[in-house]
Amino acid sequence: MTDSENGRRLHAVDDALLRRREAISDLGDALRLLIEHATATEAPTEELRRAAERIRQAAAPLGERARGRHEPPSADDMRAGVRLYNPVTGAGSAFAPPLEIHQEGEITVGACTLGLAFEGPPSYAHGGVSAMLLDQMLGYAAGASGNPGMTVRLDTGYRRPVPLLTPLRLTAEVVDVDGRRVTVAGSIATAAEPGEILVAATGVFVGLRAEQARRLFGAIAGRGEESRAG
Ligand SMILES: CCCCCCCCCCCC(=O)SCCNC(=O)CCNC(=O)[C@H](O)C(C)(C)COP(=O)(O)OP(=O)(O)OC[C@H]1O[C@@H](n2cnc3c(N)ncnc32)[C@H](O)[C@@H]1OP(=O)(O)O
Repeated sequence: MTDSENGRRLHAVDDALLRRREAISDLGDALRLLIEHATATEAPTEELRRAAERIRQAAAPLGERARGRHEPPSADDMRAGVRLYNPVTGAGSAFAPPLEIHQEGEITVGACTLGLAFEGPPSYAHGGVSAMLLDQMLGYAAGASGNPGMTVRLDTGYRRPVPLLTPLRLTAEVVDVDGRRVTVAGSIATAAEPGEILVAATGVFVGLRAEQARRLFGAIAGRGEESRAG
């Protein structure tokens, strides 16, 4: 194969991967819409039965070619941190808000709006959902600082309830690195009042030793994700 033929082939692979990722995000959007409507609906009972039947029919072909537990999604890129089905940030995940995270200098910043599907106390977020968002934020901050690890402790203080259907702002920052152990602090506030902390968390993350990474992730280690968690 000539260089230009090889180049065209690589481009075609990239295009196919890009199209697959777009399709996965599109399906994720549709599923999240479905979940939100299914949670909020007061449609007639017969409409619920018809919808359930149509949804089962739509799901069947997706299940025909499914991956197993140790097989990463073909559209993911573990090395680049592309995890399309991450339950917090994944564009393809039916129940990810999804939380969007980026780095601003030393600070990790996240944004999302929680729909009715995340309700705990009426009109507010479930406490476990807040902890899940913060675990992801703190884990991301640890990784972004060059110290990826797994959560060994997550202390969560709930100061005020987190409102649903309200843009949220989350932050996280590494406060201590001690060998394999990284301590990260973070919080949830509304985007409108970022100074008023609703939930605050401190997490401890531990970097894996090589043999631990092999033991836990050995089945996918060949795909280059030995030391990352999440
Ligand atoms: C851009 C990137 C995007 C990347 C974005 C990624 C985001 C991911 C966010 C989600 C992350 C997750 O949910 S991870 C999933 C939830 N977590 C887990 O399932 C972890 C389960 N735990 C384990 O498997 C294990 O604890 C290990 C393998 C992590 C560590 O085992 P170990 O190596 O035997 O640990 P051990 O020697 O006891 O402890 C190591 C050190 O940590 C300390 N340590 C241990 N436990 C604790 C604790 N609860 N609180 C404080 N400190 C502790 C010990 O004192 C010790 O310190 P010293 O004596 O050395 O000083």
